[in-house]
Amino acid sequence: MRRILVTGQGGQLATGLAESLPAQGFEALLVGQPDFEFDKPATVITAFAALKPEAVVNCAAWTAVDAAEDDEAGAFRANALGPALLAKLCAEAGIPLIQISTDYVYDGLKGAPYLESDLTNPLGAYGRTKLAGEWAALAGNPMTSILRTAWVFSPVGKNFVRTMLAVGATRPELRVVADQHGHPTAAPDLADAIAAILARIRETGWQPAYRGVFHARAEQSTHWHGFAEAIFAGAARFGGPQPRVLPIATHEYPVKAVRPADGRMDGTKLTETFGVTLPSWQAGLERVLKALHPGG
Ligand SMILES: NC(=O)C1=CN([C@@H]2O[C@H](COP(=O)(O)OP(=O)(O)OC[C@H]3O[C@@H](n4cnc5c(N)ncnc54)[C@H](OP(=O)(O)O)[C@@H]3O)[C@@H](O)[C@H]2O)C=CC1
Ligand SMILES: Cc1cn([C@H]2C[C@H](O)[C@@H](COP(=O)(O)OP(=O)(O)O[C@H]3O[C@@H](C)C(=O)[C@@H](O)[C@H]3O)O2)c(=O)[nH]c1=O
Repeated sequence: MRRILVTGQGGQLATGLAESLPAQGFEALLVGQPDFEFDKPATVITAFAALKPEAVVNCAAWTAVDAAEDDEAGAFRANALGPALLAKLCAEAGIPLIQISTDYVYDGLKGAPYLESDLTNPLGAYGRTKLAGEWAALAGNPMTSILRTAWVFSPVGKNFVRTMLAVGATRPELRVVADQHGHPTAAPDLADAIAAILARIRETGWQPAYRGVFHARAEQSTHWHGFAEAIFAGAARFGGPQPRVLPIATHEYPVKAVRPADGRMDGTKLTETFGVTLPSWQAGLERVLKALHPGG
């Protein structure tokens, strides 16, 4: 197993995999829009046939959480019908599919870290369509691993770290919700973990235990306000902006989609099955801030 198809080229996670996969001896075959577009299934079928992958990591997704509320059909095409087609192609080729999913499949009401066996109950269109994508990927291909991750940030793309640094540079004071808990996960760390999972599959061959849902998120958790404070504390060393960050309640920051209040996820199953544990979110933040300030 050498040739890994990575969808969502240019996105946060695919960009990480472009570095992490070669480090484990894999060839990363990156595909992105418009050559590879879930809304145009023929492009997916053509790319798959041309590249002849030996495993697939599906990083392509509709990730605009609020916009999904206005176009759930569009989000469903990307987040559910896309994985369904990929799973069918993988099953026909007899190869593994790693489908990336989200903490937003949970309602956040458990009050303790979720286990993979806990019930899902998405609160919004994004979470609903991602959950449908999990089911489609599992139903369509016996060799499917679902990796639920959370609060992904990286040196590229749209994410909370880059938003905070940009907004913090223009405003003396920010208001950030302090009652939503989760695991900020650095895309480069998640990419390293996925490459290690694929290396394990290469080493052992596909095992029945690899099929199913796994939590793949950074160690430790925080709330968005805690994350924002850590971002500005870390950025201070690079001469970054230093706004005041006020903690607020969710209702004080009105947005279209409802987010889970507590999306913490237990990571034991991933560690026990694949021997993989992600670093803490604090270590991930350090890594991403350094990448944003090379030589700083
Ligand atoms: N970002 C986050 O905080 C989290 C993400 N996840 C999941 O992790 C995975 C990777 O996310 P991340 O790297 O952050 O995502 P990004 O938003 O950074 O990248 C998504 C990629 O998907 C592509 N894409 C969007 N719609 C389609 C489509 N219809 N057909 C083909 N490609 C499409 C985008 O292309 P283009 O740039 O052209 O639009 C982009 O390349 C996704 O499955 C996401 O749901 C899970 C938890 C948290
Ligand atoms: C920019 C900003 C956001 N917020 C709040 C809004 C929201 O409740 C929370 C997070 O905001 P964002 O919209 O950046 O994050 P959001 O798009 O909800 O992030 C999610 O993306 C999808 C793709 C996932 O899968 C999730 O795991 C999660 O990462 O912070 C503030 O309180 N103050 C601010 O200045």
